[in-house]
Amino acid sequence: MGPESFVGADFGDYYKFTKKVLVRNLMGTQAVEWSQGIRAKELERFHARLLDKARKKESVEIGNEAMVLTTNIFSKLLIGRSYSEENGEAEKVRESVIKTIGLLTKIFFSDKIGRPLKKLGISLFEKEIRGVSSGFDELLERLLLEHEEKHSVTDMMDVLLAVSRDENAEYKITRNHMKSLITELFLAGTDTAARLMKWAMAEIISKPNILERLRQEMDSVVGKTRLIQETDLPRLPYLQAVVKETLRLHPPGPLLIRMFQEECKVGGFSIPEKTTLVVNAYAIMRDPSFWQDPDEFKPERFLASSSSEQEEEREKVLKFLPFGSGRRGCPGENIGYILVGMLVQCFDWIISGDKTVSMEETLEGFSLTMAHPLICTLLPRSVEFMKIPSG
Ligand code: HEM
Repeated sequence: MGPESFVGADFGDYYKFTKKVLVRNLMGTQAVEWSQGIRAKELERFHARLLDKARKKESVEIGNEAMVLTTNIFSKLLIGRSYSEENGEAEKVRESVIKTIGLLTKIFFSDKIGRPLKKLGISLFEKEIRGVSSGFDELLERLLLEHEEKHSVTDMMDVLLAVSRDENAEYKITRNHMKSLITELFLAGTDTAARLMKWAMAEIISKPNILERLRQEMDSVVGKTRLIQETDLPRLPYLQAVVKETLRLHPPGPLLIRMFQEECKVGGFSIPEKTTLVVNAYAIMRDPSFWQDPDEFKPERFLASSSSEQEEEREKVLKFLPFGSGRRGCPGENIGYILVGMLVQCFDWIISGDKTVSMEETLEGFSLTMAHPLICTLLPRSVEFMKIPSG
């Protein structure tokens, strides 16, 4: 099998099957305790890391720190490694993932001009694809070999190997499928959640009344002697509303992409088979005909809408689309609350430099990101938190 076959390849039905495997094993009810435990442990380690930086009065860039946390969580879940451990193996995966994101974006945007050139025997990114995928392939191959020698199932790679050996599995997954899924999950989970954390903190830091209300909710529900846990979330509606409002205004994935398998009619327009449709979720979530004061950060709008489940469902389908929708919708939508919650609960964030937070945004490929770094110093809020071990 050639490494060129797993970056940007078309796996057809494999996606439907792996999503099932994924939802069942990474986010399904059986796996909730396991994955919650990993997230809780990584959150503690991350808190200890920030505490150390606070003690040393080091300034931090929130986006970079957020990426360390999400990479650690996903490295542990997917390949059983932490960022800082094992000769920086997880960090190598992350670097390869970032290169892959850039490459996939290029491949998508060049599809239209690339196709005619291909007919003439010119492939725009073939060399680049081979370069990125062979380096990454080597690393993933090594990880797969190591996992094959294990006798216990402790991470997602173990689960995929078990499925690949299962004679009765609905779909036969290959080594390349496994590599592709691990890559996709790194792409899907780390960068998006880190971007969300950065945007949320930018909004919260620059709006003291929102920070105050969040703290009141957090202090009364969680208290000051332990870290926030995922089981606290149902009792933290304002935190949920703040995160949702952040996602409405700053969706990390502002464009949703669908390919029509067959010809069909949408809103009176006839769409030919094989058409690629790009839905501008960003514009929908700022559309004044759906949202009052669409450009303002008003978390309360999500408190009012929770009155009926039916209404919430309608809202999701029609106008709140940070996680897409339907069969290809995001299966990891709950991750943001706990991560933002911890940052708010544990530290005061002092902006460096000119003391103002710039909300200027820029598009990096398909991702919406803050145009400027968000650099702060941290002040721990409660001495009780100092007792949490660094593990
Ligand atoms: C705040 C964080 C996140 C945001 C904003 C986000 C956003 C999105 C969006 C917009 C899509 C495309 C959906 C569509 O086309 O309808 C997507 C797909 C996906 N996301 Fe997320 N995501 C986040 C976190 C995660 C996490 C933590 C995971 C992993 C556990 C994950 C796994 C996936 C996967 C596997 C897909 C592809 C689903 C498919 O094609 O069937 N995402 N995400």
